[in-house]
Amino acid sequence: MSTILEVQNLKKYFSSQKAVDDISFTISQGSIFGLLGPNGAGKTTLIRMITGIFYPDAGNILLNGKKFDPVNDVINIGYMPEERGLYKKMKVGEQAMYLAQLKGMSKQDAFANVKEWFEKFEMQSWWNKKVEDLSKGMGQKLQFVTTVLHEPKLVILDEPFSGLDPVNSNLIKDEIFNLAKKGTTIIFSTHRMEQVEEICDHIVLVNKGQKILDGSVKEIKQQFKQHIFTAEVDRLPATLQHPSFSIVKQNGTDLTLKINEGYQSNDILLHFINQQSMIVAYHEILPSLNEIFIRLIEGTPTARQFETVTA
Ligand SMILES: Nc1ncnc2c1ncn2[C@@H]1O[C@H](COP(=O)(O)OP(=O)(O)OP(=O)(O)O)[C@@H](O)[C@H]1O
Repeated sequence: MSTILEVQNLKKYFSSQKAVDDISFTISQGSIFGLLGPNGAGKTTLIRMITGIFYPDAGNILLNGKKFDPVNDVINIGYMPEERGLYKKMKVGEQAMYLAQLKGMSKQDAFANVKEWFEKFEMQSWWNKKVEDLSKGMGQKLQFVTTVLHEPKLVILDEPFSGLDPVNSNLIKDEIFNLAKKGTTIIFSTHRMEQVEEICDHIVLVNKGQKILDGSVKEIKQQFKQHIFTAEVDRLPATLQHPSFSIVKQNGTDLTLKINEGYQSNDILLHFINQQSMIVAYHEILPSLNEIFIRLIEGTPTARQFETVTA
């Protein structure tokens, strides 16, 4: 896969606050890339540099291998900020038409695309409503549509699901997958780790302005796995003592086991089989991104904030 965006040693300081402190990463074309981190980590500042709103203090941004040009390249980018970026007094239809044309579409193409998206999202009846009369979730849907209307190659979504109910979250999620399938690259920024697990191919985790993880969700989970398995058996073996494992938790015939050093998962299975215990289910438990994040920053106030969220 070719690289669409390359961020090299980016820095942005606000007086002594190191909002982004020497961050580098690359994003493949057509991928769904997760930019993750707690509140204040530096995600918005990074995005503002990628969208040309802030100039970096140091470092480079390459779009399709060329130095990012904030004036001309902005047409290739669709940015949905976390805060509402719409004109409150304008009518919904007018607003969508205006923004599509501002991003270089002809009136005719803009109308065709607005119509298609409004039908897809069941928004036709909103055309003459004022933006200020929309609910938070309706505004969020409109904002998503106006971000993707002009068919940008790179779509940047900052907390796109905030304020959406499960049905509308799924609607947007499906469209994110559809856009990626058609070759659009998506940057998805959030502090909600669980949302990323099912959506993103690749993630970068930032904390206090620095990158602390970079890789595919699968690779990262493998890297941090703790060799924990769950086993469900029809009958417990005569002895649960075996050098290959330790019991982490037991609830009747449902067991959580940790493989001991020097052993493999099959050694546990063999013990159960030798003891005439029928195995009903057996699978590995991989850590969630939230757990990995907490492990990486253990003991800090940020870790405690995330422990509360997961509790
Ligand atoms: N314009 C600014 N002036 C001064 N400090 C700023 C400015 N913008 C951001 N910061 C600081 O830079 C740090 C990173 O902020 P940023 O908004 O990038 O975080 P974030 O990861 O997007 O957080 P959140 O999830 O809360 O939106 C914070 O400490 C913030 O206070």
